[in-house]
Amino acid sequence: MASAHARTGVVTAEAAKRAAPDVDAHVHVDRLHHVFGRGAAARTVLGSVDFTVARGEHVSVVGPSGSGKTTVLRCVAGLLTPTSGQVRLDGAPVAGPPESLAVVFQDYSRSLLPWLTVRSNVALPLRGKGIPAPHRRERAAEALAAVGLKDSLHQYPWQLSGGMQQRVAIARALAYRPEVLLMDEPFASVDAQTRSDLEDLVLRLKRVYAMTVIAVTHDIDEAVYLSDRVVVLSGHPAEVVESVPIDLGADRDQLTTKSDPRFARLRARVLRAVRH
Ligand SMILES: Nc1ncnc2c1ncn2[C@@H]1O[C@H](COP(=O)(O)OP(=O)(O)OP(=O)(O)O)[C@@H](O)[C@H]1O
Repeated sequence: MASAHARTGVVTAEAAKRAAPDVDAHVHVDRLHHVFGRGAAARTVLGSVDFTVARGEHVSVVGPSGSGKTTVLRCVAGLLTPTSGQVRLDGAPVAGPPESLAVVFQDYSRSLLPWLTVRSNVALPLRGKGIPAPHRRERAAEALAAVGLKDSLHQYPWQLSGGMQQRVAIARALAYRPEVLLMDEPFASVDAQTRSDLEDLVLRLKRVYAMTVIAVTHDIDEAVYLSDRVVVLSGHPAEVVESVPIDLGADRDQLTTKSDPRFARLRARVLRAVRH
């Protein structure tokens, strides 16, 4: 059957975009549609969520509570198969947890093993990569130094503060050397001061490790402060209502950046889109 634009001879910009995959995209979230449950209990959470993330870009996904942000992230991580649509990584469909991807979750206390030292916790996922033990220990120590925990290698997670435990979780992801780092509300369980320290840590690490980052957050200030772009999801069923480029440059700091009038304008724009 001929398509509408073939019949009319007119190719709309939208149709052209859909027909030609974004070759520059590192991650392509392509028309994700997801329904939880069946029959009378079926609930469409994702309508059609579409966005791309370039290599090395930091994109935050924001939206009303329950809009489906974590659901999108789980699809990107290969932990959930969408009802339709797909996620592509470097053009290849994601059909399970990709090796080049690591996730930092909000609940560090549940993701660290209390009976292993900090270094062993960080080194553990590297076993699956077939890296020999001495190299695993070396990589773990290096990642822990990068997050400011070089003196805590031999401690246990329960001997550390919440902020330090979350640094361990970040170090574990870094030691894995992922090409794509996913973060789901990674700083939601820590106090405000620790949160801003961790935000600055992520900014520093972004420069050193040059990863592609997709982060889900409720905190619009944090999304604007950390990101190159903020993707705003609507409420049910979720769609992308706006994709806001954050042109604040690479050098950012809590005081100067957050008091910059451009920061206030971007924050207001994202907030308006969330409340839309
Ligand atoms: N496994 C599941 N089975 C059924 N419904 C689910 C499941 N996981 C999530 N949901 C529902 O899907 C909707 C979106 O959930 P999701 O956690 O993706 O939203 P969110 O935007 O991340 O939420 P929040 O901002 O509150 O963290 C919610 O209504 C939730 O109850």
